[in-house]
Amino acid sequence: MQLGNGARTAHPAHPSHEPDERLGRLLRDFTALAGQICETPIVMVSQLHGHFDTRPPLASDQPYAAGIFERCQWWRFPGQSEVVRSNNDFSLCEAATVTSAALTEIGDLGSHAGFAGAPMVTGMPGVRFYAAAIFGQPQGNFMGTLCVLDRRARSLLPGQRMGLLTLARQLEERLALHHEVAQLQCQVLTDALTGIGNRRAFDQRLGDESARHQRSRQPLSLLMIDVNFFKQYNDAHGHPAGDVALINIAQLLCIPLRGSDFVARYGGDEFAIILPETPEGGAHLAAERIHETLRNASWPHGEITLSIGIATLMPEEISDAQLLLQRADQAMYTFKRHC
Ligand SMILES: Nc1nc2c(ncn2[C@@H]2O[C@H](COP(=O)(O)OP(=O)(O)OP(=O)(O)O)[C@@H](O)[C@H]2O)c(=O)[nH]1
Repeated sequence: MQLGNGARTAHPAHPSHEPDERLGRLLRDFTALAGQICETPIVMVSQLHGHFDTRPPLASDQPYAAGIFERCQWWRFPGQSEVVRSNNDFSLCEAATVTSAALTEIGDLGSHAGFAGAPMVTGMPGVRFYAAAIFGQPQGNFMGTLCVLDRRARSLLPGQRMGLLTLARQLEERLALHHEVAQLQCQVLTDALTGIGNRRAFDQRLGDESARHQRSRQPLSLLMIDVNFFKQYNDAHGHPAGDVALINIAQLLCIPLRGSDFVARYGGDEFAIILPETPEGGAHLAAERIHETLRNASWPHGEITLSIGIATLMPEEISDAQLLLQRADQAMYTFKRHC
C-alpha cells in the first residue's frame, strides 16, 4: 500500500449527517420574514455556489465529497414552519445572477418568452411570479438568491423590493459569519499536524459517547495507541520525517474503521479511537485490522508498529469515561511491555 497525501480525515466537528442547526434557524427566519414583507406564499433560497451548510465533508459523506450538494434550494411553502431542501429548478436563479441588477422581478412567468417552459412554472410548484435578490459573490465562499414566489401573476411594491434587498444583504452577512464561526470551531477541534480530531475533540466526543452508552445500554470501546520507538525514529530520521510518519499513521488509522468511529491524536505520538456500540470482540477486530493496515503500508524508513490498548464499557456498567480511559491506557502499557 502506498502512502499518499490525500488526507482521509475523521472530522471531529460533525460526526453525523445531522443538519447544521444554526443554518436551519437562519433559513427559517429569513424565509419567514421575506414571505411576511413581500406577502408571498412561497419563499425559496438557492445556493448556487459554495456551501451554506459549512459541515466539513465526512469521508463517508459521498454526496458532499462528490460536490452533489454544491447547488441546492431550500423552500418554504404555505402553512409550513420548516424549510425543505429540494433541488427543483435553477434556471431562473442562475439567470438572476448574470444580470447586473441586484433584484430580478418577473411579474408573469407564464407569458415570459424565456421562462414560460421552466420546470418551476410548468411542473411543481407551478409558480407564475418570481422575484429574487442576489447575495454573496461569484468569487467568494458562496453565492445565492433569496426568492419570493407566487402561484399568480403579480408585482412587488417599492417598499417590498427594498425589504427583499435588505434581507438578502443581511442574509449574506449572517452566512459569512456562520462560515467564520464554523471554520474557527473546526480549527479548535482539529490537530494542526495530522488534520484529525485533537485532544479537545476527543474529550468532547468521549463525553458524548459515554452519555449515549448510558442511555442506549450499548457497549462502548476505546483504543489507546502509542507509536513504538518513535523517539528513535525521530532521532534517526529527523523531526520532519517524524511529522510525516505521524500524518501517515493518522490516515492509515482511519482506513479500516466505521464512519461512526472517531479517531483523534491524543498528544505527541499517541492516538485514541472511540468505537461506539462496539463490544470487546469488535474492538479486538478493529485493532487487528489497524495492525494489518500498518503492516501492509510501505514506509520510507522501515516498518512502524503500534501498541494498542483496548478497553470496553459493557452495557450493564455505569458509564464512566475516566474508567474507560484508564483501562485502555493500562492495556496499552501492558501491550508495550510485551513488544
Ligand atoms: N516528529 C514529531 N515527533 C513528536 C511529535 N510529538 C511528539 N513527538 C516525539 O515522540 C516521541 C515520543 O517518545 P516516547 O514517549 O519516549 O516514546 P517512544 O520513543 O515511542 O518509546 P515507546 O513508547 O516506549 O515505544 C518523542 O521523541 C517526541 O519528541 C510531533 O509532533 N512530531
